[in-house]
Amino acid sequence: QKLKKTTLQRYIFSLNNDNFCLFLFQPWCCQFIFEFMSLNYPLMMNLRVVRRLLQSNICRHYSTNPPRDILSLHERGVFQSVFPEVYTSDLVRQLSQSISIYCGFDPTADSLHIGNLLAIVGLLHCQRGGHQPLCVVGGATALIGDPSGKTTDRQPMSPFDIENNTVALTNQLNHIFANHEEYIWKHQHKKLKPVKVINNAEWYKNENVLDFLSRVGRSFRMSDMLSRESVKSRLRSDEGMNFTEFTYQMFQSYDWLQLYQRYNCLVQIGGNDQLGNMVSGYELIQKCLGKRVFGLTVPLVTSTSGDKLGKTAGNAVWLDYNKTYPFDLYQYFVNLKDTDVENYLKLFTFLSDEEIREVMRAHKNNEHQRIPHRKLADQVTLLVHGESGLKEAKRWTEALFDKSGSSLSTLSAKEMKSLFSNVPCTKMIPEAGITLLEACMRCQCFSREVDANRIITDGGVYVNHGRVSNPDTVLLPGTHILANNITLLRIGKKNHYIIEWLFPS
Ligand SMILES: Nc1ncnc2c1ncn2[C@@H]1O[C@H](COP(=O)(O)OP(=O)(O)OP(=O)(O)O)[C@@H](O)[C@H]1O
Ligand SMILES: N[C@@H](Cc1ccc(O)cc1)C(=O)O
Repeated sequence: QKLKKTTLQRYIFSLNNDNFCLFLFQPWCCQFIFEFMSLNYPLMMNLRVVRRLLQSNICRHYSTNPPRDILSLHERGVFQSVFPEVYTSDLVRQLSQSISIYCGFDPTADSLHIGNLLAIVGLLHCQRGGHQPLCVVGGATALIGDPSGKTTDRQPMSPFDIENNTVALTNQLNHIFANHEEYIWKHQHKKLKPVKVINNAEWYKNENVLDFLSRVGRSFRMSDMLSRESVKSRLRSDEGMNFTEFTYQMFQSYDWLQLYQRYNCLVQIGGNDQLGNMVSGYELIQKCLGKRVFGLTVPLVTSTSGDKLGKTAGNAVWLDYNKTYPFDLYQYFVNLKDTDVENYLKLFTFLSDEEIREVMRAHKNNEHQRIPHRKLADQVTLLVHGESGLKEAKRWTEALFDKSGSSLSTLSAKEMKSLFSNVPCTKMIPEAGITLLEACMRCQCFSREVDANRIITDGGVYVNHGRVSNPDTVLLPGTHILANNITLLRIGKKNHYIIEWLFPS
């Protein structure tokens, strides 16, 4: 009744078992309905109809016609809190149009890690919802050092390192957004708003310190700054806090002010540890422009021991190819505890709730196949390293676990050495008639020949995953020496050795 009749198409659907009629509206009307739904208005549908609608064509149509209600991702656990919470309905209203949303990353290392990835996924959800994603790489703020979550002063970084790290992070962020668009979003015809990666040094490089303090510093009250948890906890500690880090919140706040003025950026996303900095930014923008902005936090990803996954804790799983190979990233997720996998699927992938329920059901019937774990590993590896990275991760996985050993020869010698990067590698000139026993002794798999003889005979030695129990077996190209000129020896369950055969070229 609230909609103009002229906007209705001529179809009327009556749904089974419900005393409701559902009209197929023009796309903009669908948007209208969804806005109502996100505001929790009952509108003219009961929940069963809404649920059906969500699975129907209308919803599919709507999902390609953003803006979408990204706050519903709270139920999935992607967003943990909204600041200021009392104005959530204002935020809902703002999100019904396309707005700019940002997240910042300080280049304090030459790579992002999977803790950061959750904030990036949050931003990608916003992009999918039709909003403009902005990534700030903190070329300036890395010089100051964010005290949030740190118990001691940060080591100052050289401008040279920050510059290099800024380039690396910028490339990584662009790649992840490109991978998402190409490999994950691909089927949904709508073009996404391209991400903008901005270095915050841009607005500080010509700034004069006296001018900055006189213009911006006055808007910060000492009592507010001292009330931030990042400051309070440090002031309580023996170590205390240096003045430079104390001012960090001022710089992050000023970034937001700049982004507000340049891009009308109304929302900042960050890990839960960023809430204090977001509150400072909110207050600065209120004071300077009289406008209301919003902070959205993602939960902190922790290790099994409960520490925040990241650089500081030294337990980072990196997104850079050379720091954590796609294979290792893939394996990290494949080996996740059963109790974590459903939650991680919700946090790190864009699979629908129904798809997640489906893989979890499949897992119940067939636990050792690790179906949800592999689905999760696939999706994250695809996002971070694209299709080629995922293919490589799967090839390496097969090479490692395929008992026939044939997959090992699909790897190049370089890949083989990377896969077994902590494994001793011995280079050998091939000699006609060299036996398994001799090869084992040259690789120093055993210190005494009698032990080697006994363990091989007892079946404890494997060549390219296959058991060989005769010490006098002659190692032959094609059979024991792979096409990549490598032989993989395994003693017992875990001890690997690589032989790289140096054939004359
Ligand atoms: N484990 C994590 N879980 C969720 N978000 C995280 C995690 N680690 C970092 N983030 C978020 O990623 C964004 C960028 O963080 P940043 O680049 O400073 O990484 P960091 O690992 O927190 O660094 P550091 O360990 O040096 O403090 C922030 O919003 C931060 O809250
Ligand atoms: N302070 C954030 C990074 C950041 C940098 C600049 C910003 O404007 C926003 C966020 C962190 O250390 O995690």
